[in-house]
Amino acid sequence: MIHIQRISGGYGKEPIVKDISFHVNAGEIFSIVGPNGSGKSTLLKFIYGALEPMTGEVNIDQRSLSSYSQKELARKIAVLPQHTETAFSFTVREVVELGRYPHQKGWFSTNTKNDEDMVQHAMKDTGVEAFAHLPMDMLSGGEKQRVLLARALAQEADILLLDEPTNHLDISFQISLLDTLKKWTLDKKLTVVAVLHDLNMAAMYSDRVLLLKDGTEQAIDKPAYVMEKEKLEDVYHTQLYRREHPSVPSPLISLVPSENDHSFTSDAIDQLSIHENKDHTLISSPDYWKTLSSAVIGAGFGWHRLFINRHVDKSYYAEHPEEEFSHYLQTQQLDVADTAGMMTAARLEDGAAARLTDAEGDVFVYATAGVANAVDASRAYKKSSSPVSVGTINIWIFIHGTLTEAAYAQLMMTATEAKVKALFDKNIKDPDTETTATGTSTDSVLIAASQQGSKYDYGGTISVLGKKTAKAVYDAVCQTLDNYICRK
Ligand SMILES: Nc1ncnc2c1ncn2[C@@H]1O[C@H](COP(=O)(O)OP(=O)(O)OP(=O)(O)O)[C@@H](O)[C@H]1O
Repeated sequence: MIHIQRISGGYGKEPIVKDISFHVNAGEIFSIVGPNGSGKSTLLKFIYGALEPMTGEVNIDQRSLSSYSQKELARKIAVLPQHTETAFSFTVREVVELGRYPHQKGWFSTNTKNDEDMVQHAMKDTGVEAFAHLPMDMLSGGEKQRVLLARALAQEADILLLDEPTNHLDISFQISLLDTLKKWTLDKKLTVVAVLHDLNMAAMYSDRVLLLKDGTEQAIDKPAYVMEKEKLEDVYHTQLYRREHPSVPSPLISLVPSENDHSFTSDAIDQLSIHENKDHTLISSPDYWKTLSSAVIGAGFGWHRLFINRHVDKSYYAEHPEEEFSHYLQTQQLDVADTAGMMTAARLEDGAAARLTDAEGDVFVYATAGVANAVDASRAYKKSSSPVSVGTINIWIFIHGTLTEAAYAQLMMTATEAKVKALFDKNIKDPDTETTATGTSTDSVLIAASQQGSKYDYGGTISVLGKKTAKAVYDAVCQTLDNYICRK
């Protein structure tokens, strides 16, 4: 266990690292992050004894660092410094074997079977086995970094101190290195302290993170607490965006360019153009909208500038509708990556639009409805799950404004509630249960925001934006239902 108590110090009279305290438990990965020159490497040097602090103390396993002999310390701590001079005439295997010296009795003793095994393991885990026989100067920067890491691993120390270990590594080796470290901390109770520049890697792999600025502690906690947008923006003086990782419980930090070349002005909705033909209605925009949708193409969150409501026959069937739809888009010379696409068997000429605009906001809604397959959600459990044809209510909502993710989620509810009320008022029934329908089983909704202009934190039914959206959805769905009913 590492225990750092009120460490201050640096290279001259002025301390670089100021009054830092923390402990790292066995089996923990502890990361140090912070801007260039914030003192990360300096702090690491105090832990492996390359620098003497002015004040404060470093304890390793309840013993002061200064009480360890050099060889004792080398068996306890392995270090991967930021810049390492290697003897370039050495082969890869020879460099990795150097890691075994702390375990040998004298400089001229030969490697034991255990030494050989550890060297082999370390080379395998870092993927350098294939060039074991090559001299170091024949390797690329990333390959050299992996050899030096293998040397640190071969040292079989309880504590690994790593200064930017993923430097020079391509993404697959970054992941495999950090996966290996994670595994080793769990299996062998290895303690890892790593200086990392990549905040996302630090967030994904660390148990705790220390955030440094000008040698002082800004935060020290679990990544979810340290990686707060405002905190990081203040430390790094740059605009960031934080969201949650899509598949692991970890924050994800994205950079935001300082020059945003979005072309939208207050007339974002006026810039939309609508083209109809017998197969589809296409709403296109010169710029990208941030979307949240249940569309066939572009579901979830995305950025799109082409919005297509495609008419298909009632008997439409495709084993892989997304693939088939993508192919359709290609035949129409539409870029799949730019497109959010829904399908419907409803008649496009029944489609209706509504727009509500004033000083408080600008919302445009377009909807189509076919309700032959209408469903009462409260009774749906009684129905068979056999696939139904694509009679559907599709709702496209465009909002000029900057929405939070919470607002997107709330607007989904608001839009759904408005749709349900339209079905109620138009007396649309579930044909099986003969009770009021709440939708069809294949309805889709898309919310597109320009992410420019006024900021909307909320989208609930009585929020500024929710009121407009609810009314526009209600009006457009009522109108398209009227068109559908009149034609029948
Ligand atoms: N050997 C040295 N002698 C004098 N000053 C030094 C020395 N090494 C580093 N410094 C200074 O100490 C400060 C902190 O450096 P350190 O290397 O600890 O920062 P860091 O956070 O690791 O930065 P980076 O992200 O750029 O690697 C810097 O201002 C640097 O110029």
